[in-house]
Amino acid sequence: MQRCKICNMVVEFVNKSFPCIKKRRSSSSSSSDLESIYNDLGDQDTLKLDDRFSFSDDSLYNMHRDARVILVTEAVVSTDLPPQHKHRCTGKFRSFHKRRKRAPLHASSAAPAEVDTQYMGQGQCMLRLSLKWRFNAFALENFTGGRALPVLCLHLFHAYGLISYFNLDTVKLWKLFSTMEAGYHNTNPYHNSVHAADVTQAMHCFLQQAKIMRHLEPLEIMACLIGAMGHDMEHPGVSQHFLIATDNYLAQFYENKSVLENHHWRAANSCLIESGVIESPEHCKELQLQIKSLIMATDITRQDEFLDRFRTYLDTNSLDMANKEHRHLVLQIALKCADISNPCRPWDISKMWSLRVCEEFFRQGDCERRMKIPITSLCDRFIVTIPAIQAGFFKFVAKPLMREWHRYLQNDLSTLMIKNLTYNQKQWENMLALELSKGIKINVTDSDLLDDYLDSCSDKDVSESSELLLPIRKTSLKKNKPSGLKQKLRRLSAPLHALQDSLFKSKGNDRASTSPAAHGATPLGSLQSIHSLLHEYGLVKHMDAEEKLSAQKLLPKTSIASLTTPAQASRLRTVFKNGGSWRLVRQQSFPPLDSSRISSRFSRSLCASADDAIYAQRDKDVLQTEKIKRKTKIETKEEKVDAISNKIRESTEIRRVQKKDLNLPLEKSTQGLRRDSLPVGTQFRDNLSQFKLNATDEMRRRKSMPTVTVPYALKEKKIREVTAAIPELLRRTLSVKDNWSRRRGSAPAPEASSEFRGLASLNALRHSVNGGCPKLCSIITCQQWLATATNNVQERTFQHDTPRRGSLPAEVFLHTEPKKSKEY
Ligand SMILES: Nc1ncnc2c1ncn2[C@@H]1O[C@@H]2COP(=O)(O)O[C@H]2[C@H]1O
Ligand SMILES: [Zn+2]
Repeated sequence: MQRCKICNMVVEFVNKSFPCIKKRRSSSSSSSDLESIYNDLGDQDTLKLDDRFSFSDDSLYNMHRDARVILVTEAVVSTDLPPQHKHRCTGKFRSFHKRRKRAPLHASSAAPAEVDTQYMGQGQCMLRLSLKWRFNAFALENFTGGRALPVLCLHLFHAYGLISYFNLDTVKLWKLFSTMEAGYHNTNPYHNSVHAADVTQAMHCFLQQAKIMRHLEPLEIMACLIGAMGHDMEHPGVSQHFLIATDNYLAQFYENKSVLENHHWRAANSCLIESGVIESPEHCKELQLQIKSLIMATDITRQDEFLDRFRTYLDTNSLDMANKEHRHLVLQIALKCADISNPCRPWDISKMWSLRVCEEFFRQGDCERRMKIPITSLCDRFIVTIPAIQAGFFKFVAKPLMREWHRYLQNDLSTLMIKNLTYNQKQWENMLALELSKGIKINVTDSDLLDDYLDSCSDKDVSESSELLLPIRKTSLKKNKPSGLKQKLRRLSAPLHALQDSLFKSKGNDRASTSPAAHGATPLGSLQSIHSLLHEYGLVKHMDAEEKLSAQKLLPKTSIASLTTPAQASRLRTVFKNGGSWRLVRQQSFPPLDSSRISSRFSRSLCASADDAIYAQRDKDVLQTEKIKRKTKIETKEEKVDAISNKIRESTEIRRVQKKDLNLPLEKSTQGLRRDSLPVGTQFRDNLSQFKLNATDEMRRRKSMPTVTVPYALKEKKIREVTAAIPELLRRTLSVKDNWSRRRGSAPAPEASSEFRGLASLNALRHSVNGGCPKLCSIITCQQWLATATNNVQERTFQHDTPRRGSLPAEVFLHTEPKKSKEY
């Protein structure tokens, strides 16, 4: 395959400058090796492209042109520089990902990736593979130096012709992608920017299907790509259930409905507006609407609702792609499929995702345990096993959706997806069966993945598969280990984020200490945990199990929210919903509360809701004043900055006076404090303080204020009523569906609570459930599975006071299959 000019230049440059790199790389993969490997993959998963959007070398070349525009604009380097300046470029020719502000997700800074980040050949090669279903987002992340998401998106935007069609400014576009990428917490094992890249690529594959592509308008394509990119922005790494249980301000703000999705949409939308990439107001409005609707559809708890609608169209054969509404439903379903497409990827890639999502669940469980709140059943690493979670998720959530998607697409791609899904499901079920029959817990780690891989294809080139995502460490982890390839790969068995966090921590790096992951994690309840592995290698100090959780420790690494300066906030505040009284402001979504905060729910609620509620309750006068202020633009930047700092000073003064008047404790001066050490929301509130000069408003939003204002008291009460009713509602729903019969056996054990038995039916609990008969249990829908699986074990135990027995025969877990459905 022909290389474009830039690739040639880079290759030549690298070969000349770093012959050693070339040599080193030749043992693993050079660009052309990699290319040929992937070209040899066969057509089975090659997607049919519409001529309009066929991806050629030209498009790659053009993409480089776009990238070059960025480089030039950012004054990094220009290949068009006159010869006398060329020497400056030597060794400095950087691809745009060199400008990154964040570390790659899957590479430790202590042991940088083998792949030289100055070398774009492999990254380009990976981009070509973005057409293939066997796409590996981890590998792209690695090859692009941790910039998989923006690099992929720029590539796709260009390849679809969106840049020229909408006459988009490439620099603004890059800024948009970078900001969105920065909106993902890379401390999350699963909900990070690599997941966003993976979903975007899956969405791209779906869009490419002739059945869909030929009907799409450019705006819809753009909405799909941006929607996929931003669909999990600012994900806190915990579930909605957790946010509700901990009275998080987001849950209150969105009244416990699609809390995360609302937040993702809001974050994505604010990036879109802030970037100013879409200049036409009409396009912008339409795009926003579509993106919102797409992201909202990814709420997994609404899956059955969407599936029913889609199924009805399929059953009646009435889906008309010329109809905009029908088309939009198809795109919503497509994004939903892309979002949970990891079970349909090839086993080695799929398993990586499964491990990561489970690790994220378990970290939430760890957090709940430390906070002494009921542990969500799916998240308790000491009770539930990875194969159990996966078997349940594949069967009750992924398969029903993918089955309908296959019914709709009925082509090579959907056939391949179902084939992979069925295979992967079988793997997890086999592991689960083994666990149940042997009464052991199988430890599934990345090292198993590598072993599997090596056993199955020991003579293949290692560059072909998922270990590409694992940079080879330069630090020697342990002496006296077997040498050779297997040993080389086995060293990579610990997920890198864990290692990274730990390394950061051991170095006293503040960023690590702010990671929820690093502090929420406790050793796996398995034979060999990530932590014990690291421990074994002497890379981590033992983490004190009783280490106290604090909000500060739980703060994620600096996010876009905390980067927001007052000046940026003033730009953000111009975002209105329907031109009305709502404002979109990017803000911190994490951390969850620590136990001390839980005990003082009120103060948190007040503090949390105040920021948000103030928008809804902002009185018209204040809004009007602000509108006028915006109209009378401040002439120069300096004046603007001065004005803002004056306002901040004024408002601080007012706060002090008010507090004095009310005999409230005065705030400690935050001067000189690190930004991220401020209490949650402080920064955000400070950023906004400039808008709240009105004394009444100001009083409302003080975190230490008692609930004196009527609107808050009412809102508070309502929210608490709703929240209090949730467990009861769940219990009722579940008990209605409860069709279990009495337990077998002779011991007069009390009957297990219905929820408990529901959970047992998922094969989730081991050796501890009393009562229940497997025969009649069948969890059929995604919703039921989720409802059961996300219920709280402790809560139920307390409520029903059900003694647990450890002697239940294993077959209690083998529930009857729901009606056998057609396998693909
Ligand atoms: N392999 C998996 N196993 C269990 N849960 C999953 C898996 N893949 C996706 N999910 C869940 O499905 C959800 C889909 O939406 P999110 O990406 O927000 O979060 C995802 C996870 O909570
Ligand atoms: Zn997602």
